[in-house]
Amino acid sequence: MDRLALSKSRRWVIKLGSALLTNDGSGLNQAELAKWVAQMVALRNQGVELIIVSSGAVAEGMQRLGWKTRPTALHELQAAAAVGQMGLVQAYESEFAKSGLHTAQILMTHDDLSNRARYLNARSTIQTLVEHGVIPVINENDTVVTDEIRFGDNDTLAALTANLIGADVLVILTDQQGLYDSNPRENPDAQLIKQAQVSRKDIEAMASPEGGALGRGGMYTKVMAAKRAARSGTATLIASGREPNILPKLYAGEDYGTLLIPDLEPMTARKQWLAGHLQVRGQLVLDEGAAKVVRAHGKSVLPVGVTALSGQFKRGDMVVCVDQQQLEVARGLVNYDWDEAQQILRQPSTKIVDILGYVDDEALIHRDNLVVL
Ligand SMILES: Nc1ncnc2c1ncn2[C@@H]1O[C@H](COP(=O)(O)OP(=O)(O)O)[C@@H](O)[C@H]1O
Ligand SMILES: N[C@@H](CCC(=O)OP(=O)(O)O)C(=O)O
Repeated sequence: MDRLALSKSRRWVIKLGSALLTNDGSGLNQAELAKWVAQMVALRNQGVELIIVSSGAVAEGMQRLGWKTRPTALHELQAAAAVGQMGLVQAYESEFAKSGLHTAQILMTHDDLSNRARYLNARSTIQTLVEHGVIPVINENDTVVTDEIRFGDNDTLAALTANLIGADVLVILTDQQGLYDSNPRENPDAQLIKQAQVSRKDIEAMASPEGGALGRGGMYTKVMAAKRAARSGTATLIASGREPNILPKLYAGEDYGTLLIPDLEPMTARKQWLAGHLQVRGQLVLDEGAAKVVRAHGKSVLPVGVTALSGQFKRGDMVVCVDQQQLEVARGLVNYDWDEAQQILRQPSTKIVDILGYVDDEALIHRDNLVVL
């Protein structure tokens, strides 16, 4: 990935931090937010699929509640987040509505993304929203988690989201031009790193965990997020949201911010990530036709091509697909529990709804969640 390739990328996760959205604490800056939304609409008009990860709930909640300093008690932080989240989603919804676009609120925790079934649920919801032209606006579910709010880690959530939906690019907009070789708040001579391979060891040491008054995690969590995003082949751009028209500039390949380049191509990275990620919980036996198209073209595994199964797997578990000779063809994340899968074996996908009373996906394993050997 180089800067010129950015204008060919299709799926972007854009993360906006508290420091930026709230001008270091003075409540949501709606006028600025309107500008980022306008930029995002411009990207969308060029065919980019957008997923927003937005912080700012605590800061906006503090403003609404008239609190001058960030509380230290967790329940107060959580209360502020709950109040502020209303303002946050209202702001995005009303700004995108000016361009005739809908937004959707998604509140997630890191746990949701390590739980296999919830991972698939989150993934298919976000995919469906994107297919319908809706812009998902994701934040942490601060009511039910405490670690994230304490350590302030929407950078990690953004990276997990990039992994989840296989984003080409993760843009982290913050209040600095990008990653400097030391914290520019402390060192006026700090130099901007324009581009680096994400695996470079020294970039972690450059990034300090000290953020601004409201941002949490500083640059360190951003660099770690870039490393995490790279596992699914996603490139990360860390750039200043204060730079006018920054998103279209980045899309055009202009030289702003820091580009952190993944070491692997997206497909290879994603497959490695899937393969190395999970324990195998069961087996699907494919008929000859299914084994052939899965092997040759990496097609989804449909129930009609599966003759038998074993293992008491659950939706979201990793299962192995073998051919009639018991040779492994592929492995992937299964969309149905084993007892449901048992009922739909050999059946056309159109019958799933009659047999199970609902349909989750027409495939037992979607090709995006499949690693062919
Ligand atoms: N090497 C570095 N380069 C740039 N910024 C750094 C660096 N190390 C620490 N920082 C700090 O990280 C801050 C951005 O992180 P943070 O305040 O958490 O923002 P956000 O709310 O956008 O996540 C910057 O304002 C800066 O003070
Ligand atoms: N989820 C919370 C806190 C997240 C947070 O502070 O993250 P960040 O600004 O990205 O460092 C919020 O919306 O205020």
